[in-house]
Parts: sequence; C-alpha cells; structure tokens
Amino acid sequence: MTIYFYNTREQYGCFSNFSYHGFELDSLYWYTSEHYFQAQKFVETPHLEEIRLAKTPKDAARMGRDRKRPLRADWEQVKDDIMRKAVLRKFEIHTDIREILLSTGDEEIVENSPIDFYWGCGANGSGKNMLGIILMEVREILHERSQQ
Ligand SMILES: Nc1nc(O)c(N)c(N[C@@H]2O[C@H](COP(=O)(O)O)[C@@H](O)[C@H]2O)n1
Repeated sequence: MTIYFYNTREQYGCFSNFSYHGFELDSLYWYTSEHYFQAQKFVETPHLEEIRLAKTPKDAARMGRDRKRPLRADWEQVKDDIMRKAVLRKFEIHTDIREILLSTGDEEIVENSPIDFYWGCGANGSGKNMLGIILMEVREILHERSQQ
C-alpha cells in the first residue's frame, strides 16, 4: 500500500524535510534537511549562513524561494543530488526514523503535496514525486548497509 506523507505532525511526518531531525553536513550543523537544501541555492554567498540560521524550516523555504536572492546558475543540474545528500545524512544520523523508513519495506513512498509537482505528487497525483523517489533510494542504500 502506498505510503503518503506531507505534514510533519501526521503519520510518516518524519519523511518531510520540515521535520526537526538535525545533522552535521559540510562541517556545519543544520536544523532540518529543508534548511540544508534551501541554503545550497546560495553556496559561497552570505545567504547560505542566513538560511542555515533561519528560525524554522518554513522560514528557510520562504527565504530560499525568494528570488531577491540570486539562485546559483547550476541549480537545476545539482538540486536532485543535493536533496539525496541531505536525505541520506538525515536518515543515517537518526536511528529512530531510519527504522521507520526501513519498516516501509518495498512500499511506494509519495510526498502528498497539493502544490508541489516536482518534489511531490501535486494536487492530482501527476507530479514527479522526486522526494518520494529519493526516500526510496535512501531506503535501499540503508537496507543494503543493514545486511552487511
Ligand atoms: N511542507 C511543504 N510546504 C511546501 O510549500 C512545499 N513546497 C513542500 N515541499 C518541499 O519543498 C521543498 C522544495 O522547495 P523548492 O520549491 O524546490 O524550493 C522540498 O523539501 C519539498 O519536499 N513542503
């Protein structure tokens, strides 16, 4: 049965990038994977630190999407790998949610976002669901590691 997630307060909310599962990555501490993802839009500029320290993941997303801050030129080419890196780190570090991810077995995982047709499935289910796909990739990596 397909596993849907979106709101951090609902079942499987830990799969959302907005869940408070912090980690160290690139020698810096990140409150959430959303903070990390949004800040990477501005590498080598002061906006990275500004977003890293955003009070909430919602603030980090708002700041990262605000085009008053110039987006790095290669963003479309690198964004999927940046998301992979952040999501893998999050589930490597936090044993409790790693177990939740592994407990989903081979089920399809879908970010049930009514507005996001890239990372989620969008309002009518036709979205790419890239975050769900990345979560399934990370699950596979962690499952293989757990068998070694
Ligand atoms: N909770 C939540 N609210 C939204 O408005 C969203 N769009 C999402 N989806 C997440 O947004 C992040 C990507 O943002 P960009 O638009 O590419 O900057 C990513 O974490 C999606 O999972 N979630």
